[in-house]
Amino acid sequence: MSLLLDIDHVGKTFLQGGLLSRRSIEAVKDISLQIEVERPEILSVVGESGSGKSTLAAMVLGQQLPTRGRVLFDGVDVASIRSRADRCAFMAKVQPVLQNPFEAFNPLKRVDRYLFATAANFMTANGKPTRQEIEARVDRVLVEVGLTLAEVRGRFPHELSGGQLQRTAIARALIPEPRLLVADEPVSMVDASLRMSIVNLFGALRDRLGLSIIYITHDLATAYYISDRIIIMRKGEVVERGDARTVLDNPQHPYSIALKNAVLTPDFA
Ligand SMILES: Nc1ncnc2c1ncn2[C@@H]1O[C@H](COP(=O)(O)OP(=O)(O)OP(=O)(O)O)[C@@H](O)[C@H]1O
Repeated sequence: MSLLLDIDHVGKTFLQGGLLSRRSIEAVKDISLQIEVERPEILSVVGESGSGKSTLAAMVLGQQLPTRGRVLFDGVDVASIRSRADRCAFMAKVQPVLQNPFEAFNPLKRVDRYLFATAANFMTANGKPTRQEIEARVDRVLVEVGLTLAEVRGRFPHELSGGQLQRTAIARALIPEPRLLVADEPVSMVDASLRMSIVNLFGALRDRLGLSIIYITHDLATAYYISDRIIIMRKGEVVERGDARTVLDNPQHPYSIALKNAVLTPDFA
């Protein structure tokens, strides 16, 4: 068994305040978690605000370094990646999907420019790509997310719906052919009626492209529907983990039970 991601006894402590009022916050405490190369999956991370979900995501993305333990991607300690070239290679393989797609794009810039620029940056394996090759790659990733280049070409962010813009952001993340997406609350800013379609897209990307996705959410309904595995976090710790349906159908930890009881959807009634 080879591991795509190996989160090995990871912890993160932040120091806050000035000299006289310094206090430390253990945002993440000793979490271990693995994703296998051979088994692409959607792993949901749920928990109340402040439970450490985003800090865990930031460590997987290499944006924060753990204060304890290690995050290994494809066997390499993310903290050891230093050179610009290694950093770019890592970022190609582990791509973030942000909460608010409107923050991912400058409102004054046409969205296709981002896609073309990203493709030009990453399609360098066989020398400088031609315009046609770039457009073909951009069209391919847009089709992968249910759009086409013709629909997106020349549009500014405000000329697309929130759902279309989030799909475009996901398409952009697919350009470097990543193996892991880290999606932090990716549907919370999307219209409720479109949430399921984005979540379904994650399932399709897992199945078609063999992508693994870490799906951070407050939304137990979509997590129940799409995840293979789930971890429930509270105060920096994993209080429950396992197969998503098993955990959510029959939660064992009092916090997981409370979390489920707080969701008034027919799925969980
Ligand atoms: N850069 C930072 N400096 C200091 N404290 C931080 C920093 N980032 C996060 N924290 C603290 O770490 C704890 C966990 O925060 P984190 O954002 O990871 O939680 P979360 O579960 O993602 O919350 P939310 O769902 O609201 O995004 C919180 O107490 C937060 O205030």
